[in-house]
Amino acid sequence: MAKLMVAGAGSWGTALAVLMAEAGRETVLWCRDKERALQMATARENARYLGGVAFPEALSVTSVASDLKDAEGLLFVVPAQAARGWLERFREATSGADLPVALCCKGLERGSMAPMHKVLSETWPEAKGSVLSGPSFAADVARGLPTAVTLASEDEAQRSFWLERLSTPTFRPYASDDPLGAELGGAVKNVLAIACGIAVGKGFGESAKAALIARGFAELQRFGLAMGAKPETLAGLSGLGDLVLTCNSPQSRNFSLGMAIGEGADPATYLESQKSVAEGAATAGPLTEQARALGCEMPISEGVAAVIDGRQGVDEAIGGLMNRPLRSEA
Ligand SMILES: NC(=O)c1ccc[n+]([C@@H]2O[C@H](COP(=O)([O-])OP(=O)(O)OC[C@H]3O[C@@H](n4cnc5c(N)ncnc54)[C@H](O)[C@@H]3O)[C@@H](O)[C@H]2O)c1
Ligand SMILES: O=P(O)(O)OC[C@H](O)CO
Repeated sequence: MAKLMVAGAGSWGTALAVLMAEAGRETVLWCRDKERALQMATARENARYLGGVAFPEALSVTSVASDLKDAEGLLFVVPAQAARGWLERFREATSGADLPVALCCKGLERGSMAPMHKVLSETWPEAKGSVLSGPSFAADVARGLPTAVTLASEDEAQRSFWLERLSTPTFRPYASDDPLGAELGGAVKNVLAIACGIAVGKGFGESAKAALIARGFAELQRFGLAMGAKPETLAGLSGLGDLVLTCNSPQSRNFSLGMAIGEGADPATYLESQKSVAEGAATAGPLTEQARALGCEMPISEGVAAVIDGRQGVDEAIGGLMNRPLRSEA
């Protein structure tokens, strides 16, 4: 098998690169910063984002985008708001090759409101896009803990390509033909995890969190179906599965952001202080904008967007949710 490139040396890109290399696949981890790439290559670990996880022999590091020319596939793990520019760079570096690209980032683009596979088709139309999503904390995957995810593509050949390469004794991808549904689940759950974190930070208890997960899932389904996703995808690993994981653990950066806000932190100040990305913060705006355009009610996500953008305080947003007109649960 030829080598794979993993683009994006944050915690998830590094965990995926380690997973692939551990399984004996020749893997190159691309980092945008030359200095950091050199540090990782020397230290044989990514101390900044995934400290304590040793790089297997089959893992090399580069900061040169054109090294992608020698790879048979790309796992793209750059944060959603930076995806467009880097996808353009990789297309240029490969002269528009028809390469398999698995999108691993979870977010909607601000401005265009586009999911990542749309951004890929606009920036690199020749690429063969797939989506890798589902409940998976980088630290768990890097430690070899059992994980199951969704690998989605409309193209059977692409599903086979990635299933064959991604599956390891501890990492189990399930195939789906619904990349849109797989992507939307991952993007929306990040926003809902912020709401759950806020509830926990406010000390509201487990009942409130369960209510937010269930009503949040109703929002996720409503939005996904309005966008054209399949119901079974939304109820699967990349939808409900990832929602449950992310809404229940301070290991989640989105949940932790919510907790900090619930405890009184200013969202913008907290976000500036973090080296890691909490995608839900940037996705809340485009998500609710798109939902409004579709006539789709998403009150929890609307509340999160208003708090993140500073249009509402936490108590005002919570009051708004609790005082909505009584309605049927459906
Ligand atoms: N960490 C996880 O457990 C996990 C799991 C599944 C999916 N994801 C998704 O993977 C994506 C990447 O997240 P992560 O957790 O690896 O990141 P991270 O928070 O661990 O690190 C952020 C990374 O983004 C890079 N970055 C920041 N701004 C950038 C820019 N303008 N251009 C290019 N790179 C930039 C940083 O250098 C760093 O490598 C996100 O969409 C996230 O939702 C993460
Ligand atoms: O840390 P978070 O909130 O970005 O969540 C990480 C993964 O998406 C969980 O599946």
